[in-house]
Amino acid sequence: MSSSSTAVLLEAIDFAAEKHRNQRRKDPDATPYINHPIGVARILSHEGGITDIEVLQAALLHDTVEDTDTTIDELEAVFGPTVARIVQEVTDDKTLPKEERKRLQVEHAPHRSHQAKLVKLADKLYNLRDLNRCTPTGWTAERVQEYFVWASRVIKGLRGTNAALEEKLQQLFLERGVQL
Ligand SMILES: Nc1nc2c(ncn2[C@@H]2O[C@H](COP(=O)(O)OP(=O)(O)O)[C@@H](OP(=O)(O)OP(=O)(O)O)[C@H]2O)c(=O)[nH]1
Ligand SMILES: [Mn+2]
Repeated sequence: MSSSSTAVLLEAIDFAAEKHRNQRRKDPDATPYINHPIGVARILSHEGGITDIEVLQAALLHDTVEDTDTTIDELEAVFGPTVARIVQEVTDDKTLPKEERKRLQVEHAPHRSHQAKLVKLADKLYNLRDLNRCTPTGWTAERVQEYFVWASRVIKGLRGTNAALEEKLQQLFLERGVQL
């Protein structure tokens, strides 16, 4: 890795850590939220074989706009138009009702760019593994299973993006009895 790649990755990690600094995951241990974007970027690198620095930066930043006060313009100013565009593509419109947001993810998945599809695959893989690790506070077993079913519908629209990540997702769905 060139020293400039190292620098831009550290910039994204630091930016995301600052933005998510007061957020926690929904698991019983209230894990720091930043563990999730770091884990998503690691999945892309170590399991997906992805070396595209802009995809890895976007993975680190992928929940900053949806879940913090960060704007796309701010990301564009610091990380450039490509990273900002990828994050935009994976950001849900939080002004919409939850059911509508979930429906739109399924509908839009096939039309996303290759780079955004990669981030989506890794995001879902991380979250499904997290659900297998422990149940978020207040979630029933039914809600967990429903998340798997909904995620499988999103993933269906991302087919042909990265074989390694898709095989790992397929295995998780198989274990849950969910047909992809
Ligand atoms: N499995 C799991 N998820 C947790 C945990 N803590 C926070 N989350 C986040 O919750 C989201 C999934 O929960 P939902 O109830 O379906 O969505 P919501 O955040 O819109 O309410 C994911 O957001 P996301 O990354 O934006 O992805 P997605 O909403 O596109 O699936 C995930 O990152 C946890 O402990 N376990
Ligand atoms: Mn996420």
